[in-house]
Amino acid sequence: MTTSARVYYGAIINPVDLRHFDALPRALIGVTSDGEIAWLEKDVEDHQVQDLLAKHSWSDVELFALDKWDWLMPGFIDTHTHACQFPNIGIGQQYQLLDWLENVTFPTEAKFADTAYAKQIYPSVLTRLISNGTTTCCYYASLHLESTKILADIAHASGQRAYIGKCNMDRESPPTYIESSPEQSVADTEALIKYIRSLPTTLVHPIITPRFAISCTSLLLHQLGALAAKDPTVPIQTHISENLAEIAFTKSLFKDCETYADVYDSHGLLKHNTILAHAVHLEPREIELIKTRNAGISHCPTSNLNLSSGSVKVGEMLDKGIKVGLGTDCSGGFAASILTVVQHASIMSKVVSFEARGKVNSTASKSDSTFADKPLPVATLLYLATVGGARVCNLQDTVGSFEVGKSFDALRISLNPRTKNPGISAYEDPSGFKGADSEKLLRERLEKFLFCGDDRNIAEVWVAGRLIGGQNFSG
Ligand SMILES: Nc1nc2[nH]cnc2c(=O)[nH]1
Ligand SMILES: [Zn+2]
Repeated sequence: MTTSARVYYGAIINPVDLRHFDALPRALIGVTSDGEIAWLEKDVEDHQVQDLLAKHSWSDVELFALDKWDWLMPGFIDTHTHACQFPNIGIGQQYQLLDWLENVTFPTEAKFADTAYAKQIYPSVLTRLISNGTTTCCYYASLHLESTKILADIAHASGQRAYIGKCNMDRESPPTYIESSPEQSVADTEALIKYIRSLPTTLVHPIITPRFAISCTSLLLHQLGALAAKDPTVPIQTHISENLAEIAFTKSLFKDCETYADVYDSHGLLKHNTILAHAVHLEPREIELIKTRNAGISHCPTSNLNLSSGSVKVGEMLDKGIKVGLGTDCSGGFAASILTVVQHASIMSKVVSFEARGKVNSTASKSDSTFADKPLPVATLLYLATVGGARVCNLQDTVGSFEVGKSFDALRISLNPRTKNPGISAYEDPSGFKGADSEKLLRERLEKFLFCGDDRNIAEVWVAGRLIGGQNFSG
């Protein structure tokens, strides 16, 4: 769907790299009717606006001036969540992973055998994620083909950018929630790929989704690897090395593989377009292998804390140049918002740094240019939530930041006191972003939003230039 071309004038936050983001108090951004960013001008005074529109031959285009409390920023990218687990968010947090799957999660997912249940649940999943500012999302669905097609239909109708996979699981699962054979599992996966590709969209894509090594026979993993080799444009998502009992069980099932990462690699499933959720307890040789294969990590700290899985040494991965993004991992994580994940990623990095302080070989004081064993800076958190996620999804040329030629997948954030969140009286600067310290104010407001903001502050959500959600969305 196209809208008319638009120009936005006001403050913009734009991630640059792991250590920097631009805070531009007075930017002018032109978005084509196809939702592509056509041009971006910085430091534009009010009296220059019309001249710049003329320079771009855009004088007739509708101009939207942002409120002094507002800014635009790229939409959030959730690299890992389970649409079929939203009904059990917030339940069973006394468990660790394997018991939690058995007692809480598998029984919930089994209900999606009924397509009426999928039609009841999935629309609210999309609405909730979009209102939290998630413009791109990687979804696990249940193992059921028909219900997963419904999720794809709903994602398509919502306008969100999405990767959708049905789980592959043919062993170590309850009798009521297991696939009958590897052949059936692969046939349903191929049918889903075909179905999603038949939808009239460039935004919704299929993704091969072996649940995790434990729930897949070697034969099934080989067949999924062959499918990925036959059609290399289809990405892969799975879980890796989340919990110590899970790792021990995996090694007992795949005795020929030295490590968890070897299991996926030896079945042709560890590639540049593989998304690996968690990666909590990776061995150094697994980290090297993941780097060599250029697979991406979905860092899910809310889930890792909630299911007592452990702390992730994200800084080490970033130092090695591994692609890292953020994931809500609902319902292992109890929050559907990437903002909560940002907050927990920050806290977790501080815990990692406390622990490192006590160790002789700590890298904490070695160099300012490394991330290992240090709290993640705000710029890094912003990057992980946007560009980092885009890289994990291999969408870095399309989304994640505002650059000419990329898609306008964007949020309008508002800290207007009208939103009633957060208590920001100290920030009620009547000059908005026009005062002398406007860049500093904008940087402070971003930090305030990342740590205290929620969906009340997300006024508008666009994907490919189309307004699809936010507090001001009535559609
Ligand atoms: N967090 C999480 N880990 C898993 N490992 C296998 N399945 C799951 C799941 O549903 N959630
Ligand atoms: Zn998960």
